Amino acid sequence: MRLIPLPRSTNVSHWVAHYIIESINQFKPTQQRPFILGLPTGGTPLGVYRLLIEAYQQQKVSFKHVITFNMDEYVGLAWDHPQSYHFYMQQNFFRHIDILEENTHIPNGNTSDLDAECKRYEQTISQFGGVHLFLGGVGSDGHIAFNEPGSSLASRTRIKTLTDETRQANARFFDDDLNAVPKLALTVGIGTLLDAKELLIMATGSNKADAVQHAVEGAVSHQWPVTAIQLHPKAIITCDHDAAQELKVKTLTYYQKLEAEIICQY
Ligand SMILES: N[C@@H]1[C@@H](O)[C@H](O)[C@@H](COP(=O)(O)O)O[C@@H]1O
Repeated sequence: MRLIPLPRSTNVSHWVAHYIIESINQFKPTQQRPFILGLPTGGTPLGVYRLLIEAYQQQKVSFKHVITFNMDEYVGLAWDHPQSYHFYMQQNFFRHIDILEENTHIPNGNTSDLDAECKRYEQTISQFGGVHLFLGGVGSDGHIAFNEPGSSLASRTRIKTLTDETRQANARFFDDDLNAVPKLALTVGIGTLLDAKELLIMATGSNKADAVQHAVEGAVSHQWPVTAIQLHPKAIITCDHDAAQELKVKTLTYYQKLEAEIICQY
């Protein structure tokens, strides 16, 4: 696993955006051979989406032959609800770029058969041959997508009950009204994420410091789902100074030396 510790969250956004653009451009996607990109929501990736939109406007990247799969969606929020992840993705990314609507995938949390929807989602990912690069954030309790502590490390797309901690953390998007935050979500599993050819996790802010410490220095445990990325053959965590503050100085120095070339550019 690579750890790329950068000074500020803006540096993290710039490096991640650059990495995505390079990955797409080097792949040279076509209609027959599209690039498959996994995407998160939340506050952390917003800067990345802004930079990707800018890069598209400057003709540095095109999403015409990119197919996206979002990590998760709340159950029971209408697609036009401002806090649904469908709405988030339209507002913050899709409507500003040249991606084709039929190439964007987000679990449907409004269907009557949620189990069938989860199976269909996994099948669709498989039909495209899997995800090339899955981008993710992390919760303060170490959850990835909506895989809360205790999630099976072999899990696939399914319904999850959200923990109080996650609902409280996300209440900021619902005018701080905890009752308005859905109790259930559909989420890709940890097994789904581990199947991606590359996994790139972003962590910024001091509330992510424990999660980063466990991910980098801790043992693999379902109590800290993000630690599962240690099992992935090509995973990267990039974090800012605040999110790195629980790491040992020795650990941080080790990765700073390994990634010195990138760190001095960002
Ligand atoms: N389901 C999302 C996760 O995918 C995201 O990583 C996490 C952290 O969000 P933020 O980036 O806002 O801290 O929040 C939510 O629970």
